[in-house]
Amino acid sequence: MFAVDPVNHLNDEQIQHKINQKTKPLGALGSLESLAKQIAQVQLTEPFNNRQKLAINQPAMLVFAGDHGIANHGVSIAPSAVTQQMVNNFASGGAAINVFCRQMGLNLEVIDCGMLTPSDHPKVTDHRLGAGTQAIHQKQAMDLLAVKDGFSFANDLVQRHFDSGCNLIALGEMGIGNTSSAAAIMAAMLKLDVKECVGRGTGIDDESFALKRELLTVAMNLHRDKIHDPVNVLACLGGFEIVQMTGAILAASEKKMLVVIDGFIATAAALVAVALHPSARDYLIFAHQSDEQGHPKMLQALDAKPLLSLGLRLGEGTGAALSLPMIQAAVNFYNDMASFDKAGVSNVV
Ligand SMILES: Cc1cc2ncn([C@H]3O[C@H](COP(=O)(O)O)[C@@H](O)[C@H]3O)c2cc1C
Ligand SMILES: O=C(O)c1cccnc1
Repeated sequence: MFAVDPVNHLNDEQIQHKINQKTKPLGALGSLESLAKQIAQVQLTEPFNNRQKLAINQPAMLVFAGDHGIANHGVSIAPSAVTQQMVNNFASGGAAINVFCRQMGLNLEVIDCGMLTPSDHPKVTDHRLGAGTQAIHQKQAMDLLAVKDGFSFANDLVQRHFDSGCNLIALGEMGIGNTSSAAAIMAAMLKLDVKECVGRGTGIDDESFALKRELLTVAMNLHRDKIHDPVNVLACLGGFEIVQMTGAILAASEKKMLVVIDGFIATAAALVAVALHPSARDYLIFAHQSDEQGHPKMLQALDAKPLLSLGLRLGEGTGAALSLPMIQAAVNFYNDMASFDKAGVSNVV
């Protein structure tokens, strides 16, 4: 359903040259240099023009919410009701993600992808695929039609932001139990033992952690014969919010928008999206390394070096929001920093 083209590499040499000619020792802006190069590859679609500026326009934080059947079985510190309660908190502006979005100038949209009880808040977008998924250690989370519908919802959402001039989306999520789903997706996509993928999520104790490992082992065995392609991985193990995050990544990549990936759950969606369309990787910016146990391995599999490492383990898109000033800094130094030539500084390159 998506047609994702890789970025154009025709300008690579000129982009690198422009970065190298800035008044600094070669490579001295570290990860910001590779980020600027990536953004230039995405945005400079015409033959190279030294005066063409990079830009972040109308950046949007899309927070996808959904409930998980497995959350009823003792794998989180919180009950599923907290998903909707937090969504109401997002809608009235009181959560961490609201605070950071206000600070960073990000437009926040919250999407109900299928909470147990629908959000009745007028500000929440209704993209419901059901009333929570089935518990993945007992049944398939959803049918294949739900995955298809989820991709289509995500496509409409991204199209709307694109049409209003947005060229960067950041992905966040809310869904009690979704670190279980994300760990199972990671295990299926990377063909790892799920025990290497599972972490403590919201901060469960040893007993709940042992149970989480056990239930996820049951889930992997239950779906073993079906989870050989990314769409079936989503249907068997996914959450409704993870499906729509995957769709949003693909829809945005198709439109050559940048996509900022938050923590463990958003990265699980990225694993699936990149498996479906490898070129989508070109558009992804990995915001931070989460404290969730499996995250470094997931990032490694995507050859991703996250911008920040703050020990966050919250989700909601908080890490992605916090990375926005770094992304803007990469754009600004590319656009505005003087070259050796222009500044009259002896070229050290
Ligand atoms: C009050 C509260 C606010 C949150 N905001 C994000 N999450 C995070 O925790 C959940 C995943 O962890 P687990 O799999 O352990 O349930 C997701 O909803 C995630 O976004 C929260 C969790 C809680 C309790
Ligand atoms: O890394 C994340 O996104 C994360 C970790 C723990 C709980 N919720 C989200």
